[in-house]
Amino acid sequence: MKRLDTRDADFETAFAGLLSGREEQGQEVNKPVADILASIRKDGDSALCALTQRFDHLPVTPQTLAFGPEEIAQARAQVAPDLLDALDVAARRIEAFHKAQIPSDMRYTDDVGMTLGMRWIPLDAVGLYVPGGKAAYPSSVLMNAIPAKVAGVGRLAMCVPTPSGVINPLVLAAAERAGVSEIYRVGGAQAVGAMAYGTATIRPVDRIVGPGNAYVAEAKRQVFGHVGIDSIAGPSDVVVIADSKSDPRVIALDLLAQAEHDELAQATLITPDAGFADAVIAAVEAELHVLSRASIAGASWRSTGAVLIVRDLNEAVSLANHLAPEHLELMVDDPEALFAQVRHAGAAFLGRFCPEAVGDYVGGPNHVLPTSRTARFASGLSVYDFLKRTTFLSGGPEALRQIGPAAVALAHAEGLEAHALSISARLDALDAQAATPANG
Ligand SMILES: NC(=O)c1ccc[n+]([C@@H]2O[C@H](COP(=O)([O-])OP(=O)(O)OC[C@H]3O[C@@H](n4cnc5c(N)ncnc54)[C@H](O)[C@@H]3O)[C@@H](O)[C@H]2O)c1
Ligand SMILES: N[C@H](CO)Cc1c[nH]c[nH+]1
Ligand SMILES: [Zn+2]
Repeated sequence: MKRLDTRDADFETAFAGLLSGREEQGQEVNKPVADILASIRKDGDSALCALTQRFDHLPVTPQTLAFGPEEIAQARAQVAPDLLDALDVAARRIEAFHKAQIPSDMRYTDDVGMTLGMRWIPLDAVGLYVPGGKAAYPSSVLMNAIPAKVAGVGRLAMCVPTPSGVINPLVLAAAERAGVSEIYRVGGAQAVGAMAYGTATIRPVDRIVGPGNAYVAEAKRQVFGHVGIDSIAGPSDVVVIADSKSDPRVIALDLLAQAEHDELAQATLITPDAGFADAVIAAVEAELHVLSRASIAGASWRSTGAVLIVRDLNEAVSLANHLAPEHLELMVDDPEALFAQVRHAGAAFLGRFCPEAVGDYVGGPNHVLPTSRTARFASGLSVYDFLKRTTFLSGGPEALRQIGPAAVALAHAEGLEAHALSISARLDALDAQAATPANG
């Protein structure tokens, strides 16, 4: 963990190190991921099964790659009713938020009489990656699948690793609740490769979405272009801006809530109060003695954790904007005022009683969010990830007469004769028609 004060002489250098550290994640996995993708492309199912055996210690054949309907029904039956109720609370809230996102088609007729517009069309088939290496994520099943369903996607194929064959039944229950059509017990870069290129068992999809570790994130980056992807949602990160009125233990737990995801997760506190900073650091250490996932959380906190002591809250937001976090908590008296200055964050959590963990499960907005500073240019998963736009133009002779000549001139300027002729031939025909006396 780095404890930095903006008043220190070497702060700029140390902060620049923090920023670059955040972007460099994944560099060393380029080559292994490229090799995995190449073998899936070449050998399909047999490579997928061999890699699943190697990385997830699961003997699997093409016949057992998919979960069957009985397995899914059995899994649901194993889940306690109160947990199914909780799943339903989450699903309904996620559904409501994403339904509210559905955009409207656009259509208008302009001054030359052309009708112009844009139609939103759902994708045919999407691949949903649900992480499963170090923890099971039923909540991520809902966050991936519900927006796709709401958007109207026809085929939802989901991949989830099942290390040594162990699957959390709630993951399958969540997939069933969300309307996932196919579920495969594979993970990592090989799952991304299978969904992108297709195998004999897994038909290719058009877009792959969902979070995952550095291998999954890199695989998505490498298959991009062949298929679409959402943002890169890799190891989680959080920036908490807190003043000294916050409870240090509560803030420590907010930091650890992200740190416990992954050794590569990044948790940062920014506060104007040095005494409060030290109280939070002490509280983190105390919690690390009792948390069940202390080894992961502790590794994350020690290697990438940071505590930044600033002059005031304005400076805090300015640093947070540089860090462009996946999650930004504003644990201060007037969070709205601070939020007005926020430029880069995947999701913001405003107020002392709105912790990030609520958003992970039951808030409604998506928890699949841009990590590793990609919130500078990317947004969280939404219905827009499952829709594409087709623009349309519809016009008659009058409109062509008015705007056609400009197009002909531009086509000539680009040296594209067929373009020019495709318009001028029509204009000539219109002129000829106009010159012909009308029959009868
Ligand atoms: N941003 C979000 O919305 C969000 C949500 C949930 C989880 N997460 C993040 O997702 C990640 C989940 O990671 P995870 O590891 O638990 O699950 P995961 O499913 O992403 O990764 C597990 C897979 O990684 C592959 N793998 C592991 N070691 C490998 C190696 N040495 N070489 C090649 N492949 C290897 C294996 O194929 C394995 O199946 C965490 O970083 C967590 O922070 C993010
Ligand atoms: N915080 C994660 C996104 O970075 C999502 C998650 C799922 N379960 C718990 N948390
Ligand atoms: Zn979380």
